[in-house]
Amino acid sequence: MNYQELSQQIKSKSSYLCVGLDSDINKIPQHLLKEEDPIFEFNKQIIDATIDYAVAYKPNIAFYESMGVKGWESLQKTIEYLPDDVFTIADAKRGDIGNTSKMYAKAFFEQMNFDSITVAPYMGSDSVEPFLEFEDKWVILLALTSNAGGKDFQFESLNSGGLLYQKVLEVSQKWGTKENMMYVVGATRSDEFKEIRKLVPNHFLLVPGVGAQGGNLKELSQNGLNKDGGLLVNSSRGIIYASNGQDFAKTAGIKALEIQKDMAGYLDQYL
Ligand SMILES: O=C(O)c1cc(=O)[nH]c(=O)n1[C@@H]1O[C@H](COP(=O)(O)O)[C@@H](O)[C@H]1O
Repeated sequence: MNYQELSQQIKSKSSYLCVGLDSDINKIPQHLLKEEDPIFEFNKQIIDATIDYAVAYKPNIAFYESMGVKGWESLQKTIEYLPDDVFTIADAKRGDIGNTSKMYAKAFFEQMNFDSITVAPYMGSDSVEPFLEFEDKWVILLALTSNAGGKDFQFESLNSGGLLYQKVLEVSQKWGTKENMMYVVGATRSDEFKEIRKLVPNHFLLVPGVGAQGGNLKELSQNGLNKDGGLLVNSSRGIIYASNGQDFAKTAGIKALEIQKDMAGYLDQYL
């Protein structure tokens, strides 16, 4: 999916919600365990219940890798099940020497046909560029993460001026464009959104950390939205585990609708 299509989806669904498929065999409802592929069945029902309110889906690859071959099969079926008009994110946080990054890119863009992949910036330009060589595919580069330990390095003041995460934003803009690169900015960092929008006014931001991590949707929307939308806000546990009974999918749908309604209001105000 390209930039214009994504922006159009946000406008037509009045939503910039990304549903995180962090699907954990130990957390999904018990009654699904009798299914041949419980994780796929769980994802399928979550997708069906939330598809009208979400523009993106983000399976976190760790949850699938942790189950070995069976997990990869559930992931493959999930990506094939998702319709073309939603944006798909492989949350894999990859990045290695160029020769190896190219193989990660093939895995997620060719074998699995994801629209995008999360990538760590730490190894620099030649570790990221192989992902940018695929048409209509995106890199989502970690800029300022939501976790407490994000402060260990990302807020470091540099002798050359500014903070380390700001340098990541500045330098990496030379590697890609707003058409093929987004940035991860944690929802728990809403104080920084104004500063970030000065550095990257036009790039999409993937914003995880509302729901279970307590990020403030209103604040980050006020400071993060731009004329094309410019945000994908992810919630995983807050939606997919809102109930673990027979009604889990319906309850996930209700949670997603609640968030989408708030988003529709912010889009009206700020677009
Ligand atoms: O890249 C990410 O998506 C990510 C970056 C970050 O800074 N913080 C963060 O929570 N994430 C991911 O976003 C999801 C958040 O899940 P919940 O806290 O359950 O909504 C998880 O899959 C995390 O791995």
